[in-house]
Amino acid sequence: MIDKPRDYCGIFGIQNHPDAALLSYYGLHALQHRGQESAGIVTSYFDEEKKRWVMPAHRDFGLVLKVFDDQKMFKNELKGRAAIGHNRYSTTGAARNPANIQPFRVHYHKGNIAIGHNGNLANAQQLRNRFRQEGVLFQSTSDTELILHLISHSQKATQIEQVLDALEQIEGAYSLVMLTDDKLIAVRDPNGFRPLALGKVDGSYCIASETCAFDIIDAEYIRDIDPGEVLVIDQEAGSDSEPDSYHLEPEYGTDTSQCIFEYVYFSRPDSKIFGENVDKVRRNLGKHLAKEHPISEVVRRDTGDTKPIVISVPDSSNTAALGYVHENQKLGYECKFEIGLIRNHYVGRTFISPGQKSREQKVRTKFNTVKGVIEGRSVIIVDDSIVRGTTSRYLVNMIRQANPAEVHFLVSSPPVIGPCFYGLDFPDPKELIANRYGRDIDAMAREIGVDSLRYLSAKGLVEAVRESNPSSGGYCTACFTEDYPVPVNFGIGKEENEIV
Ligand SMILES: O=P(O)(O)OC[C@H]1O[C@H](OP(=O)(O)OP(=O)(O)O)[C@H](O)[C@@H]1O
Ligand SMILES: NC(=O)CC[C@H](N)C(=O)O
Ligand code: SF4
Ligand SMILES: [Mg+2]
Repeated sequence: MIDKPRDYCGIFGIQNHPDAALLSYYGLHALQHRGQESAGIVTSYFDEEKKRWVMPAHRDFGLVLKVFDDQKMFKNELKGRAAIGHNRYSTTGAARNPANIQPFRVHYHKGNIAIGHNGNLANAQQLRNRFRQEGVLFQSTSDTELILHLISHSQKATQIEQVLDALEQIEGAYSLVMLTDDKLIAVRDPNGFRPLALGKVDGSYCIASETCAFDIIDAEYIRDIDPGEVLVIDQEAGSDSEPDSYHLEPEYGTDTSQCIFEYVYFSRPDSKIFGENVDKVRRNLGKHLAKEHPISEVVRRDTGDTKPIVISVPDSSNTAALGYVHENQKLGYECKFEIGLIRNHYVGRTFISPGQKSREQKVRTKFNTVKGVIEGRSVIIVDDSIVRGTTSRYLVNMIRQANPAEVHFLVSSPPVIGPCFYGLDFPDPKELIANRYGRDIDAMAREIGVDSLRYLSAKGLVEAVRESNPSSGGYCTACFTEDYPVPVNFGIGKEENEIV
């Protein structure tokens, strides 16, 4: 059982660069927040001694720094001018199964091919059943492997046609980096669920889930990969020619559905995704929160000369809290942004915490209160999301021990009410606090232990995002609204196909 939504995977790719593996390593390091279960890099080059293309890989469980702790491997093992990399948070196929660590690489009749996937295929079960009947022996329990089987089973003549043929048969969410013997291929599904950007470093093209991976290697952001775009970057691209671009049509009746949760919580504020800076959008979420719930309507107690204080839950809600404070000040309501919670940065998002008691320990290990800041004040906590309510309940308990005059909790997104089928591993819907309390906000406030609990409305969320990102793309809001943009034919348990 998981206790909160798991982050998405992070993917990176680079073509025709002398330090392809090393730059992939830096890129993955910047994308660490998107996946912390395992990491891997695959490169491709023509081995003059063996007289054939080879595709070395290095993959293991753990964080990027640990998986690639021996820097010599970038020169000795992961040779070649093209590379792809992946940070995983599992959505289909067990996290503990080493066969599920990406990128996958296989050999088939057109050569070697490797793949890294961020997302989740909505028709994985049907595809798996089809291949099972055809006698395919699966190497992993991941949905991503199915794409490779579709490519190798394709009757099309060229490798690119085979890739396109395979992509036309998959549904759901997929941002992909693929490596063939001599090409890097970047793909974003026709609904554009997950972000994917194109950059350039030293004249070489690179691909990343978020642009923070470009900054770390001093690459220039060129543009996003469009929803439905298949970009084929060969070894000449960038100097003699431009990459070839193909287009996949969305499933009938579906529209662009970029994941709004990326702006709410997942992406780094220093990244640009879906064509706009995350910081700008997140700040605007805080502003809209202030418009819907100005501090004058939140605070109840008179604390004399001392202004109400607004504190964030570091680091993910810092930007939204700042937006909330600035908008209130603009509206003429007195309040102050304060650092009321200190975070220990050595506790990751994945701190394992089975059982209630140790969840409380986890929050205590991660946060501490600055008592002098909180005592006697009206405290407004701004967080980006409440899922199970674990973090908020324990945080409020800790804050109460510092004797505030009152505690209010504001959330810069609506209540999470449904699971995500597009690349994020949510708890069982029954475990979501909004569902446990019949979506009764007052009852949830009592459970969390606050004087009041307020959320940004679903309408306010979409408005805030559209206002700060004027591009025409649509958004998926399904976990907040249960309005699923692409039908999901799942019925597949995450660990259903495991052998042990
Ligand atoms: O209601 P809950 O089930 O507790 O989940 C919600 C919390 O989880 C996330 O933070 P998280 O601690 O996962 O990571 P962060 O440090 O990146 O904010 C989110 O920002 C909320 O604080
Ligand atoms: N979070 C993701 O993007 C997961 C990718 C893929 N479905 C896996 O489970 O490995
Ligand atoms: S259901 Fe939620 S987390 Fe999943 S893609 Fe849609 S908005 Fe994002
Ligand atoms: Mg948080």
